[in-house]
Amino acid sequence: MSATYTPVAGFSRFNLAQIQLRPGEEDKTKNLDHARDLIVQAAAGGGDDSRKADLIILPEYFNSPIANSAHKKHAEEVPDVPAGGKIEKKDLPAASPTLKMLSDAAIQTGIYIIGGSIPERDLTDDTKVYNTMTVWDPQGRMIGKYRKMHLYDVDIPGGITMRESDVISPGSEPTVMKFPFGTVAVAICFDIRFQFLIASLREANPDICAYLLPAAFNLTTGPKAWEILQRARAIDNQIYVGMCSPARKQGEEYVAYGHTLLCDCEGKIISTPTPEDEGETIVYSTLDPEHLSAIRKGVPTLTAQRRDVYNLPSFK
Ligand SMILES: NC(=O)CC(=O)C(=O)O
Repeated sequence: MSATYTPVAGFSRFNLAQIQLRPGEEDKTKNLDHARDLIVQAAAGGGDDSRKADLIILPEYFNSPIANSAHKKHAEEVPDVPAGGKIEKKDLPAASPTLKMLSDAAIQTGIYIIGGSIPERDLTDDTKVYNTMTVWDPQGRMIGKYRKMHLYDVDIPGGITMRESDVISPGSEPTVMKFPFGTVAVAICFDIRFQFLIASLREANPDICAYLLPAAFNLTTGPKAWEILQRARAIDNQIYVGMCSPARKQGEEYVAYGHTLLCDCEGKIISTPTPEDEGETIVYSTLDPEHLSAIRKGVPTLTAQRRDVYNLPSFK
């Protein structure tokens, strides 16, 4: 007997390319030229049916070093995108080379791009910098912006100590992107650890099919939590989940874990580099609406919830 599927609104099969790019260096022009080359390469192929990618994602802080000491120097102006609106290429700030590169690359490849994250300069308060994602359509228009909401302030005995908030200010706008092939929630790195963020987005937007995050875990937390967090968020919310890391490079101030992956809506890892492949690589996946609908139908956890007895504050 063939299964009947309740389609997830607006979700059609699409191919994702996650670029596990080498970490940014001080020479921003070099970083941007290299990222653009990899975007062009990623656009050319991938997915299990060899169609070209429909969506590309880059890692956290891809245009500069992942170091508190570097963020202010490399911060660029990033305009706000009006709700449901777009910023045309001609209206992008002239002094923001990363935005120009992403816009050009989107036009050149004809593909949607989640432009990792970059340090953003606050125009009204020059003491403030944000960790900011931009999103691009194939016409080179900026269609989305998200500022990392949860900052990475940790002191792990025997492991890493870091205070991202010494330099970065937090954002406060959860963000969902409506692409022609599906609705995708976006966030950055540490945000993955906060289930209420994605759960509340999913509650308000039942058509979310995926949760995608530029990220850069480290050698303390990566082995413990990188994979399990993505699989947990996928199972909890019945969505595809993927984080895109910089490649691992020893000797950096912050050594990224690598291991970019995508897992499906039942927590199964469907694409990842080989275990030894922590270097620069492109990870391709295909996201399948029939599979997602079948999982939601087979194990209907979201409709079976007992919100009437949990005594939780409302998400609304
Ligand atoms: N770097 C981060 O923002 C998060 C991280 O490394 C972790 O959660 O672990």
